[in-house]
Amino acid sequence: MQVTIEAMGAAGDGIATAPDGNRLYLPYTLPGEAVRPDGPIVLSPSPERVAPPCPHFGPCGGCVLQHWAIPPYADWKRARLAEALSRAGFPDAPVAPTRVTPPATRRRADLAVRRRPDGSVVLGFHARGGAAVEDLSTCHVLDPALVALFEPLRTLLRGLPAFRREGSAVLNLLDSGPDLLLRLDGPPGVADRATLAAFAARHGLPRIAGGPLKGQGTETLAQLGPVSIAFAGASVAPPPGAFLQATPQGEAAIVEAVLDGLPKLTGKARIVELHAGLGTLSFPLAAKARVIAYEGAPEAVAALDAAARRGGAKIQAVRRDLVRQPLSVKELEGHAALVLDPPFAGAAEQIPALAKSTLSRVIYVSCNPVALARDAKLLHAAGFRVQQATPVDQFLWSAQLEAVVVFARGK
Ligand SMILES: C[S@@+](CC[C@H](N)C(=O)[O-])C[C@H]1O[C@@H](n2cnc3c(N)ncnc32)[C@H](O)[C@@H]1O
Repeated sequence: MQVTIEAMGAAGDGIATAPDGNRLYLPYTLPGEAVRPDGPIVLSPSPERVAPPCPHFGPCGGCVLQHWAIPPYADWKRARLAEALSRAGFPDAPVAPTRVTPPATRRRADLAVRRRPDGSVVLGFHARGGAAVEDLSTCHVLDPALVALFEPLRTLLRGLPAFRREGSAVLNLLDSGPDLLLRLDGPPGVADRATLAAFAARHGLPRIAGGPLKGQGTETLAQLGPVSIAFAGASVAPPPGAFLQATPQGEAAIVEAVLDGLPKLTGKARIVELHAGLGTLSFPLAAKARVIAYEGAPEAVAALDAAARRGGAKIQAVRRDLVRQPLSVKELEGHAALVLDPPFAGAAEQIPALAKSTLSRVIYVSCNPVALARDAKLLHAAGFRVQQATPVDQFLWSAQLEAVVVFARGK
């Protein structure tokens, strides 16, 4: 049987129609290619096909689209944002070209680690759709400073009693150096701590934290110096494993699109920000207006609050679970703009009050086009238009799509 790839699906697979009418989703194929679905085997390669740069492409689930040239790949991401907004009622939304992140810049990695029966260690990303872990020798998306830790981490874990069979190593590349959070299946003892302190000293890690493989909570296991990352010049001390925008370039593109989306602000203007995290957006926003920043994770709020106080930034950081207790219409009133950057699930609980309020500017930072389309539909019904939409490709060669969408209503 031979089929032709008609389009790319949301997970990055080529879509074709089988002779019996069934839809086929075929990985590692491209639009226009004639394909034998078993395999799949590409019979006529697309002119857009390129040689994947990474030897792990295929078995590693981290990337699914390394075989596609960047310009059509970036256009596909842009078209997906346009489609999501069209589904929400904005068929003519102005969608900017995709801001693509360069290779070797990702500063955050959640690596799976496994111990083989012979004691050696597998470290890498999960295989696509499976529990297996691809043992990585290199990675073309991660910052080289993190890739350089792969082999030392394997050696470390091999001799670490707290690591029995499985765990994860969360690496955040901060301004102060790599920050490591080990989630392991055994309790760390005195010997583990001494080993970790020596590792931190040898490889320039100011801090190593630990936590249970399943469940919350972390504890510092070795600390050799302060940890810090700067947002708009403000130095924040992130908790272990904290959320960071995936790349500095992605962060810069998001910040730029958010600031560009602000209305003209008067001297007394106030901005309300939801899902503020460590303050990636709060600090740049605070250079423009007074900011009230809501965030659910207590450690993030504490880090944001401490940095704002230290630097005298005009930010009031408030801990709040915005799913259980979304802001009321009354709380939303009186702000020149609302900026929200929800997790993958979107902001379904918050949108009704937002729609009912008199807010005239909503800047939505999204990491999930499906949730964005659902939330944007309610904003459309409430009289908002899309002033600008910017796709941001922070997860190079993946099917993920981030975006900043500026909604406005009134004059
Ligand atoms: C995509 S991150 C954005 C963080 C920040 N804006 C940034 O750019 O770094 C989403 C944030 O939403 C927070 N969050 C998740 N669920 C939440 C909830 N129910 N209530 C409040 N905040 C929540 C997370 O802790 C995280 O900081």
